[in-house]
Amino acid sequence: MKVGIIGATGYGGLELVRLLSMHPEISVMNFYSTSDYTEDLTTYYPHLSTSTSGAIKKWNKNKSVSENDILFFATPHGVSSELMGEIDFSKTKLIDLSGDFRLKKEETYQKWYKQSHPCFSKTNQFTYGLSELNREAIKQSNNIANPGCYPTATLLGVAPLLKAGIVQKNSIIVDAKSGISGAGKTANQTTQFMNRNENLTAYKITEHQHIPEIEQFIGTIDSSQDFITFTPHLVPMTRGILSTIYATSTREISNEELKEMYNQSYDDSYFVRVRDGVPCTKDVYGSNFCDLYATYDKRTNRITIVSVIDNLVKGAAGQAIQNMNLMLGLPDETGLQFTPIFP
Ligand SMILES: NC(=O)C1=CN([C@@H]2O[C@H](COP(=O)(O)OP(=O)(O)OC[C@H]3O[C@@H](n4cnc5c(N)ncnc54)[C@H](OP(=O)(O)O)[C@@H]3O)[C@@H](O)[C@H]2O)C=CC1
Ligand SMILES: CC(=O)N[C@@H](CCC(=O)OP(=O)(O)O)C(=O)O
Repeated sequence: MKVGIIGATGYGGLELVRLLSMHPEISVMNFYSTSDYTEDLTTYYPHLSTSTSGAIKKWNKNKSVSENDILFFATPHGVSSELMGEIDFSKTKLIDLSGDFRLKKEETYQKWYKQSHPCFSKTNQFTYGLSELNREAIKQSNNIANPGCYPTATLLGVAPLLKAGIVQKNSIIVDAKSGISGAGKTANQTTQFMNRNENLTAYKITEHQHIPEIEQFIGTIDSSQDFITFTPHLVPMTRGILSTIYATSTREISNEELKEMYNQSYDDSYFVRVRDGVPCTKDVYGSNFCDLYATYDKRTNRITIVSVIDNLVKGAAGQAIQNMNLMLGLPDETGLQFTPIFP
């Protein structure tokens, strides 16, 4: 297969290149940029020099579509939809890492992304690429809206409870922490070393663009749920997301029953590991795993779930490749069987 990566010079794009260079079904990778990169990708990113090579090409819609079997857009929201423009979506396999095609209502997109959308009507051709929870639809789809990193960790964490119908209406609270690579490669005051080192910050409280994305998918499992409370935090580490989720239960439940519920939900899911103890971000660092732990507190009648992923792998490039595998009829784990890096 020949794959094109638009935005190959960014963090998500580079992770796609790293992982795809080890994928057994990929013979050619084409790298595209919208800016002034013209040399071989490895000139700018020598860590890739033994895995791949190839000059960075200017994105050119017709040519770039014709020279690839699949296109990955690792570009910011607003840019993905702009570049896709007039592509014939039904004939082109596309996987978009941005938030442009995840939300089903245009007014919701405009409200949370604070911008208009050049081709919102195309959104209905896209399938939400949460691999474990939307597998059959992804297999049938040509166009995938890859989920955000926080939604991936959060939705995999709460889905078994919602499926079992034991979450009290609107009781979900999500307290999530991310490494700085989640903000992309462009340096700014927020991401600079002095502001991040020895520092922990909550941000976009009540305003984060992943709130409607999480609520939208929760609504497809349990339509009685209208909203969640979600607060993201920046942690001084490079990769990783840890999402701690609280939900009030509709009944008393033992931890054994909870564990069984999670095991059954993810029985066929290679990348979701239901754990006996509390996971940490280094348990999944550099891998496509999502590790989950759930426990019930009789005193408060609440369930606490801890979910960890690597934001650049299961939260972005890894899940995008998992979705490519599903689209191609391959097992989920093809080319993605990495042991996490520890310590
Ligand atoms: N980082 C993460 O953990 C996650 C990221 N995502 C999403 O994946 C996409 C890529 O993110 P990420 O790789 O982190 O971002 P980066 O900022 O690191 O890279 C984005 C790339 O897009 C290209 N680009 C084209 N137009 C623009 C523009 N106007 N402004 C900035 N970059 C532009 C750039 O390449 P060039 O200049 O060569 O064209 C750049 O290298 C985003 O939509 C992001 O929201 C999703 C989940 C997790
Ligand atoms: C740490 C950090 O800044 N993270 C990003 C989310 C990255 C991601 O998943 O992006 P999209 O859903 O926008 O594609 C943020 O909070 O906006």
